[in-house]
Amino acid sequence: MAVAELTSPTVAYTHTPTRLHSSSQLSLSSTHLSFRLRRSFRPQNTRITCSVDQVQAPVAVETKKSTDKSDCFGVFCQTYDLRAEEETKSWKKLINIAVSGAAGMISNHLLFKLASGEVFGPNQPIALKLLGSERSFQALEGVAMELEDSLYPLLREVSIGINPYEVFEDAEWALLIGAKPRGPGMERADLLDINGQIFAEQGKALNAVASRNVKVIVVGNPCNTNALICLKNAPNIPAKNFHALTRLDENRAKCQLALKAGVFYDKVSNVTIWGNHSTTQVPDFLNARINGLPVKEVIKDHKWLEEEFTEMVQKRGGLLIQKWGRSSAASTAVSIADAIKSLITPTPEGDWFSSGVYTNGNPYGIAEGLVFSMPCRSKGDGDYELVKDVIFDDYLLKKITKTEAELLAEKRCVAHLTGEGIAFCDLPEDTMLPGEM
Ligand SMILES: NC(=O)c1ccc[n+]([C@@H]2O[C@H](COP(=O)([O-])OP(=O)(O)OC[C@H]3O[C@@H](n4cnc5c(N)ncnc54)[C@H](O)[C@@H]3O)[C@@H](O)[C@H]2O)c1
Repeated sequence: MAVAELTSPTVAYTHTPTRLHSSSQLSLSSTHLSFRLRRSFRPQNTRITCSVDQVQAPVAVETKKSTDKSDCFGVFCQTYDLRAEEETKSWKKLINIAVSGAAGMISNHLLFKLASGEVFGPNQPIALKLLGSERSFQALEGVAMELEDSLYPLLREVSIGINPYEVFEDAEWALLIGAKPRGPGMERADLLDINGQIFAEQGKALNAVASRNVKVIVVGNPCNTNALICLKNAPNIPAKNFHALTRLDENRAKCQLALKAGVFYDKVSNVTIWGNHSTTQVPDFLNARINGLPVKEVIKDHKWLEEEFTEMVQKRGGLLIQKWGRSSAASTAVSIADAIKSLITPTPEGDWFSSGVYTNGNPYGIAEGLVFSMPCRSKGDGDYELVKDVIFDDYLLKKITKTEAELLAEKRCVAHLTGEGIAFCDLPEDTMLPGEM
């Protein structure tokens, strides 16, 4: 597709001959802050120099055309020198965050949370690297313009593109949201294949150009198997770094337990979602706690827990689509923010969070080689460990076995994308969240 060739309506451009590297974006001295705001899929780069007492208008010395589809956008191409305010002295080193499906509904909420400092903290400058599809490229420009207009101090760079090999360069976080929706009459197996190919390609791109310790959160559905495909195509990145988002399901489960118990939801802890982000998912009320007590001691209506609660959480996404006419976007963005915060802040003593992670070496006897939602704890360093002190009963084991069987079937169905031979699709039933097209 043709690259959009925009000229800034507000600034003139000074060509900077070399592509700026993220590590060179931010430099602090005792009295001055020097940083470069990048942005252009557009051909020109811009440099502005200013200080607290003096601001110079940018002067154009050169403009050139480019075919680069991932480059800095608008005001984010500008280079400033300005006197640092006291608080910026405490700023950390810039981090690169790649977001795919950046022109979609979920991203429309998430990007602004990221840019505001709500997720990574008020002292953490970020660069947003936005990946779209060919079809969504113009919308992506619109997203970048809105970010531009939001004047977020911590948002140092925005670049947009449609080539994951460019957009994922040096990414330290990759939030993989973009996926193809399920078309009318499309079999689930077809969706697994179509989206699986996207995640195979993105896994290869991460493997080639991302930070060796990039943390990847896969949101695009079917997210567990997409995450599996992605990690299998990125052998140079630790498999442990890949997550499938089940935090929304955990949040939904907490909400329902709080409602039933008549408590505020901050009193609900230790909620695990086991397995697949589908209607076979298992919200675990056996290990969950309310006010520090086992849920079954607080909610005596065990029939409700086994039947209504479980199904309500499993089908919450479908009900929301019926009401809202589209799938959850704002609460999904909140849950992505929660998932990130759970990895970069120490987990509160005794608690845990759910994430779809690689099963190899799991202590629960779940089949190896799957991406399966399990209880995790983090020291806040981006890594996690699986929680060992959980209990099982027959009800929970039976449910876990069902969701495990589904993920094993999905895995067989995408064997051609994971390097494990010829695919064979025998999916037990269609268990995508109802209404999730
Ligand atoms: N795991 C969860 O808890 C959860 C919750 C809700 C939605 N989802 C899933 O998240 C995904 C996105 O949802 P949405 O509401 O934002 O959808 P959306 O349709 O609004 O946005 C998706 C965007 O991705 C883009 N896209 C498609 N293929 C792409 C590719 N190869 N590379 C980059 N971008 C691409 C599309 O052009 C579109 O702009 C869906 O698969 C949805 O089912 C997951």
